[in-house]
Amino acid sequence: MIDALRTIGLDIGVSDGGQTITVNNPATPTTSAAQHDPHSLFIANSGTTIRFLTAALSAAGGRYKLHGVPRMHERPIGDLVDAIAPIIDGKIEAESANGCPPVVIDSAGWQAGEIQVGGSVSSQYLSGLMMAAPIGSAPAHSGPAQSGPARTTRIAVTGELVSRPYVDMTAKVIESFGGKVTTVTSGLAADQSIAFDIASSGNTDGYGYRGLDYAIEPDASAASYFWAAAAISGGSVTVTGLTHAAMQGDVGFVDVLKRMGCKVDEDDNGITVTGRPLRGVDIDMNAISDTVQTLAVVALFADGPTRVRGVAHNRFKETDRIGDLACELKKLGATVTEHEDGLTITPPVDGTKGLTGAVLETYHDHRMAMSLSLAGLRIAGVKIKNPSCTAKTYPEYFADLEKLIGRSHHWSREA
Ligand SMILES: O=C(O)C1=C[C@@H](OP(=O)(O)O)[C@@H](O)[C@H](O)C1
Ligand SMILES: C=C(OP(=O)(O)O)C(=O)O
Repeated sequence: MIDALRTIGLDIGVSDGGQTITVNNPATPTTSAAQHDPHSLFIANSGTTIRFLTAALSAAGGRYKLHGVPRMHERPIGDLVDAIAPIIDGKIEAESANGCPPVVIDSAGWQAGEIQVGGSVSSQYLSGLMMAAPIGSAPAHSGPAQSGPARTTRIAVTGELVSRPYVDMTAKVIESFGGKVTTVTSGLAADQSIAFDIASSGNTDGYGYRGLDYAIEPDASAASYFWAAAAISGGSVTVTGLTHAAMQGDVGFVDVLKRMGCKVDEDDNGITVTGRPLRGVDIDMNAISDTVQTLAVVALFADGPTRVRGVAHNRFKETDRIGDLACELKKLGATVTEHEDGLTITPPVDGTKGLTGAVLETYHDHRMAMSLSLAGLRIAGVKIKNPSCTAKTYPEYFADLEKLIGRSHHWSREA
């Protein structure tokens, strides 16, 4: 994301060892519909980046080609492109089969009008459009520091909306930066499940938002691995800085661990999970789908099967997080049944004794590496291939895990 934004001319400072990011709004527009060659933006395999930028850049105007690694070109973005096409002043296209990136944009901004977007594949399409709306509807969307009334943009979701907590988080962040979000649940067309009216406050520094100092919450999806470590090992782990008051839905992972038998204690500083004998659960994880892999590994150590539902969209992530996950869990000795919307993990009849070490593939997926490594807390001989793929969200993951188990950090070259 940072590289892409720098490519289009934004001044971005990174300090405090990556903990502070400063974004300076350019004094003059860096892009325009008149520019000759499109900006070529390499997005690797970050769905969040390509989806948020597709929306924002089409709203800001200019010419762009957003592309990535081969897997990125298999991750659907057609619902987002179809949502933008009717309102773009210009052209937007997804170039790969089945509406996948590269995405080519030639835009002079958005025209007024209601936007309709499908919500069943990813919430990132809706979040991207919501964040882009104040840009697309700013009095002069191609230039900063304009004043005057901004229009309100309605974005309606057709069909199911997955990963809902991320959308609520998007709405809160937009409001923090000066936008206004109104949730609409009545008076919608029959095929619409929800809508959001988005306006900029009018009192902004440019592009529909105002700048401010903003503290980002600790990463609840990353915290899930350490709470799971407690569940698997029978130990006790406190993650500080996260409570149920956080915006992130993934804090709800501790509630799943509680249902499985863990003790969960919360105070103002954080949440402590203490492992106890675990029982399998039947659980809908639509709202917290990034923690499915974590839960699947915990499920190996439970008494009875665990059925995960509501996450058909996990097949479109960094890798197929249902099929590829099932494949790796089977190598450890579990019986795994794939369903269209999730999976059932049945541990061996003789429990942990029936589990076995294995060399596990990670499919360039940080969450596959982080979650599968937890199996090694109870099973000897678990090896994780390409562990450095955790760099996507958590470069120090293995060092922190080793700190937790009291072992000094080293990379093994054998796997
Ligand atoms: O808005 C976001 O930052 C995200 C939304 C979710 O994606 P989906 O809506 O595609 O499930 C989540 O899984 C992803 O890791 C991050
Ligand atoms: C945000 C994630 O991935 P992506 O942006 O590629 O969907 C993730 O897995 O946490």
